[in-house]
Amino acid sequence: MTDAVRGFLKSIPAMTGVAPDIDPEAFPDDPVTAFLQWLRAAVDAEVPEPHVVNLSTVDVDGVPDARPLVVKDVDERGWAFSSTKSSRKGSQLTDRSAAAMTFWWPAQVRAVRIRGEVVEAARAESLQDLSSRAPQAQASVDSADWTLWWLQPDRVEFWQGSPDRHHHRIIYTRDQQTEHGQQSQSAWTRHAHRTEVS
Ligand SMILES: Cc1cc2nc3c(=O)[nH]c(=O)nc-3n(C[C@H](O)[C@H](O)[C@H](O)COP(=O)(O)O)c2cc1C
Repeated sequence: MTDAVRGFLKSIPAMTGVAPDIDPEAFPDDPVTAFLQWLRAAVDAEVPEPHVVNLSTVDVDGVPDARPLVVKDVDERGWAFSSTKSSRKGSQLTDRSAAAMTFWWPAQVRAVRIRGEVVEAARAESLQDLSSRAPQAQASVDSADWTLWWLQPDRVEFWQGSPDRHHHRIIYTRDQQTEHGQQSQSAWTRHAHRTEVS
């Protein structure tokens, strides 16, 4: 890298937003509720397109790939997104179901990071998603190819930047409980810490 490019990059401000005060102990017990609270706050703070996320996948050789897309639904099943199954992401997900999502909401110095396994939604749900697209967007795809997927989270991290650079990290990890060999309702463990100066 040249000095000029390094200097140019250094001249561009980062983390310029206004970080809201947070109480990590007051976070809800599950990450979906926490996410929906932060999403609502992002919309209220006029963060542009806060439902656009970077989706990372892995190809058959273990090489990562990533692209932005729109999140279509969020509930106790996880985070839903849609595309064509014949796309690169579609074939990567067929080969390797592991994926990650990263949101970045600059106005509030907030990021959310999610990882887990991706499962395909029921056909009816994919078709319902397709029918919600603009007519032109519907016409451009083969309905049999259009697919809704759910990213089922194992780990969700809420990152809140702080002006003193001791940033907050609130991390939810899923407890896998098994009873008599069967997976029961899973619960979440939450822990919070502040980073060293970074
Ligand atoms: C703001 C934004 C939203 C997007 N939303 C979607 C989407 O919901 N679904 C989709 O398939 N591609 C969406 N794209 C295009 C993807 O970024 C990507 O180019 C495309 O899906 C092909 O990715 P792939 O080759 O990895 O499969 C969006 C792009 C941008 C910039």
